[in-house]
Amino acid sequence: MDEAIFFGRLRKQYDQNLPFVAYRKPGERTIQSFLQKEDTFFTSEDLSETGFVFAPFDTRKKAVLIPEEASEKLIFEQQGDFEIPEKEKRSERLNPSEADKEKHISLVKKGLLELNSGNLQKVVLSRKEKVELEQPEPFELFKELLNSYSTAFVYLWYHPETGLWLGATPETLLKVEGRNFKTMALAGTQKFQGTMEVEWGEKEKQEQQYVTDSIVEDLKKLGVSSSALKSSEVYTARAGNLLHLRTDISGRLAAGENLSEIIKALHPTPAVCGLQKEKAQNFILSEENYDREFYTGFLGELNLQNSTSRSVNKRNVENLAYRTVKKKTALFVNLRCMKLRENAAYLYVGGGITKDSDPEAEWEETVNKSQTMKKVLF
Ligand SMILES: C=C(O[C@@H]1C=C(C(=O)O)C=C[C@H]1O)C(=O)O
Repeated sequence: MDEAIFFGRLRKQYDQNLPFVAYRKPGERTIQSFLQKEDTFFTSEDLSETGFVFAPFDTRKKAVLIPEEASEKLIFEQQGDFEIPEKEKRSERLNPSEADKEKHISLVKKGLLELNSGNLQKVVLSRKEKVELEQPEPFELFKELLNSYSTAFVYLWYHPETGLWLGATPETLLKVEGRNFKTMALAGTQKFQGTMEVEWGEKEKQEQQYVTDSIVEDLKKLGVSSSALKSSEVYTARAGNLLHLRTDISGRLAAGENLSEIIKALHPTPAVCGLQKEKAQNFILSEENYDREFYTGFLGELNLQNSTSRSVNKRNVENLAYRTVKKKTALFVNLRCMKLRENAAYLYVGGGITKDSDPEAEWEETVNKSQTMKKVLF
C-alpha cells in the first residue's frame, strides 16, 4: 500500500472519531494498523480475545480492545525515512517548570521515607508534564517517532474513550508464540553519551536485579518449570538518548496455562511499579497524585494468527490444524509515551526509587526520559 493512501485512511478514521491503532514492532519496517469499523467500546475480559489491546496501569480497570473481527487491517512497508516538514525551533519549551520539579522531588522524598522504614524495597514514581503546543499533528509526530526510534515499539492509538496516545517504548512485557514466551527485565538508566561501554552504579545494578529476580520468581510460582526458564546475562541496551540494563528471560508455558494468568503474574512488573508489588502499587495510587491512565500499562497484538504460512503443497487439513494452534501475542509496556490534546501534549515519565536514590538525580532522570518525546515535539 502506498504511503499517501495508508496515512490518508488513518486520517479519515481519526476525522470520523473511529478507533484505530498503527504500530511498528522493534527492528521491523512493517507498519500495521487496525481500523475499527464502528465506535463501539470493546474491552478485554480475560485476554483470550483476538486483536489489539490497550491496558491501563491500574489492574482494577479494564483493558480496551480493538477486536480483529470488528476492524479492517492495513499494512504499509516503510521504505526510507519519512519526510517531515520543518518546525519552528522553540527550545525554551523544552524545560519543565520549577513547580513540576519541586513536586517530583517531594514525591521521591516521600518514597524514600517509605523505603527507609523498610515498608518497600523499590517503588517507581512518575509524573505527567504538560507541554503546550499549537494544534499538534498526530500523524507527523508518529512519523517522526518512526524515523527516530527504529529499535522501539512505536505506536499511535486513538479511541474516543481514551483519547490519542503515542509512544516509542523500549520494553517488551510479553511475547508468546505457541507455548514459547519471552519477557525482559529492563531497569536502571543513564544518558547515552556516544558509547555503550559504560559503568553502572550499584543502585542501578540492584534495582535491575530486583526486577529480574521478581519476574523469575513470579513465573516459577505460576508453574513455569525451572528447567524451561532461561535468563540471559545482564547487558546494556540503548533506547534513544538513554541506556538501560537489560536481562532477557524466556520459557515455555505448560499445557493449559493461559495468557491471562501469565499477564496477571507479570503486570505491573517492578520495572514500572515496585516491590513488594501490591504495597508499591498502593503507594503509587495514593501518593503520585495524578492518574497514570495507560502509561506503564501495556499494549500490543493479542492472539493474532501467525502469519508464517506453510507451503501451499501441504494438505489443507494440516494447514488448518497448524493455524489453530499457533497464535502470536506481542505486548509492550507503555513507556516513553504521551497523550495528545488539541493544544497540548502530556508526557509521562518516571523512574525506579530505591533507598540509595538521590532525589535530584531521579528528577534529572525523568527530564532525560522526557527528551524521547520532546525530540519529536520541537
Ligand atoms: C518508568 C519508566 O521507565 C522504567 C524505569 C527505568 C528506571 O527506573 O531506570 C528504566 C526503564 C523502565 O523500566 C519510564 O520511562 O517512565
